[in-house]
Amino acid sequence: MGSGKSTVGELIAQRLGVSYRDTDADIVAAQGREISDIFVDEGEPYFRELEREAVAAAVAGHEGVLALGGGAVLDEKTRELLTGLPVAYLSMDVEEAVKRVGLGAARPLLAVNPRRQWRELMDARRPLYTEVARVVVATDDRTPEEVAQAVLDALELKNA
Ligand SMILES: Nc1ncnc2c1ncn2[C@@H]1O[C@H](COP(=O)(O)OP(=O)(O)OP(=O)(O)O)[C@@H](O)[C@H]1O
Ligand SMILES: O=C(O)C1=C[C@@H](O)[C@@H](O)[C@H](O)C1
Ligand SMILES: [Mg+2]
Repeated sequence: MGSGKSTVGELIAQRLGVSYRDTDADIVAAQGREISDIFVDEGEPYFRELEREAVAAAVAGHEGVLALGGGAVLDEKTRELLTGLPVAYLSMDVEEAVKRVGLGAARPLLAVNPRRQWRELMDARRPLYTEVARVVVATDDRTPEEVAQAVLDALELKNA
């Protein structure tokens, strides 16, 4: 959540000379409303179902860099789908998260007591991120360009 998937994903796609896609953006485009509105109007399980379908469609139909939503790995089928793919987990600590996104109310899962919520979410999710990831890249105190290069290095991919 705010670790730089979109920013870094676009940089990596540019460097590799491939296209970039983001399942959050796919869902917003298909639904014609913001993710926070989908959470409020329909609830999280409904959003997760949309997300599972969006990830499956993108994994099947896109060959470039794909950014997933921060909670996509909660779905077991999604985790299976990611097995064997060059997945990078961009990590950051809570202080970096505060600096980056302010943990504001636009993030529906962090609306109340955001620091604690963030820590609890990450404690629950970290094992899932590391399970699906081929590489883990810490983003704290690194520029997006440095993170992009670290991902390329870790995955042993070369600039175009
Ligand atoms: N390495 C970095 N250093 C400093 N700021 C960064 C870095 N990477 C991203 N940011 C900033 O942090 C914010 C969140 O980045 P971004 O939207 O790319 O994250 P995300 O992981 O795609 O978030 P989301 O979970 O909402 O999809 C943006 O304002 C972005 O400019
Ligand atoms: O971490 C999460 O659960 C989320 C992250 C965002 O990418 C969005 O997919 C949505 O706000 C939920
Ligand atoms: Mg994003």
